[in-house]
Amino acid sequence: RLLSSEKVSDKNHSLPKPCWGKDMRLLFDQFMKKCEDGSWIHLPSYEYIATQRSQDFPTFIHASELINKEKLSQGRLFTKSFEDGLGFEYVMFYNDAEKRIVCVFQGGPHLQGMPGFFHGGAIATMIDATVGMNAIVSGGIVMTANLNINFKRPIPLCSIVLINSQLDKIEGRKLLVSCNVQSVDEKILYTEATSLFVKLNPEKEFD
Ligand SMILES: CCCCCC/C=C\CCCCCCCC(=O)SCCNC(=O)CCNC(=O)[C@H](O)C(C)(C)COP(=O)(O)OP(=O)(O)OC[C@H]1O[C@@H](n2cnc3c(N)ncnc32)[C@H](O)[C@@H]1OP(=O)(O)O
Repeated sequence: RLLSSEKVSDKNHSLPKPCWGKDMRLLFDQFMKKCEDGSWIHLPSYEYIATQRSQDFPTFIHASELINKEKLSQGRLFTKSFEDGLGFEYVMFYNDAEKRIVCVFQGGPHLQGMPGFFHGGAIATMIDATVGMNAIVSGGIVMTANLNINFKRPIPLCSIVLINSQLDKIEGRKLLVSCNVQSVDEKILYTEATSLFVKLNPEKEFD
């Protein structure tokens, strides 16, 4: 259902923009070529999550009632809350047969942690977004229950990296997804992560 992707805002951020670097554009073109035979799917991404989708789950309706309606209407996907080129620029491609997602990520200068390098929280965010999307396309509405990250090398600010995520196992409501973050030439392994996502139980409400 998600792959057919109802349009939720006017701007699809997964299409080339002037702020994308040469490697980002090159990788986009390479993956778009792989999409031609249907083995890979280019995933769109929008600033706003379709609130109608939350009607599917009583859990979400209950949670929404806890938040001021006006504030809720201002809700925006965290990774899409920066001006073009300053924060998270990314595009994801999904391979259904292999149950994996490759995310091409270009982080901007506002994601700095240690001078000259990405903030660990920004890396964690992109990992969560990628493994999360892998879990969503496989399991529907899920939440991150656990995310384990090994930061092996610092990632230079403004670099373009590949986030390779793989669905490893589904056990009932639990989905285990792993991933690594590599340089574009695949010579440097920056980060490795494992995660657990749990499909929301429609019978349960948040308290
Ligand atoms: C409306 C949707 C539209 C979608 C559009 C998508 C667009 C963009 C998406 C981008 C992707 C973003 C991804 C980001 C996702 C997040 O960041 S989510 C935010 C952070 N996470 C949370 O806040 C979750 C908080 N936790 C919970 O709400 C609950 O704990 C839970 C829902 C995760 C699980 O609760 P519950 O349903 O009650 O299940 P349980 O009975 O507790 O557990 C079920 C089984 O899982 C095992 N388990 C649970 N947690 C853990 C853990 N931390 N570690 C290990 N195992 C865990 C638990 O033992 C149970 O196992 P068994 O069944 O007993 O084997």
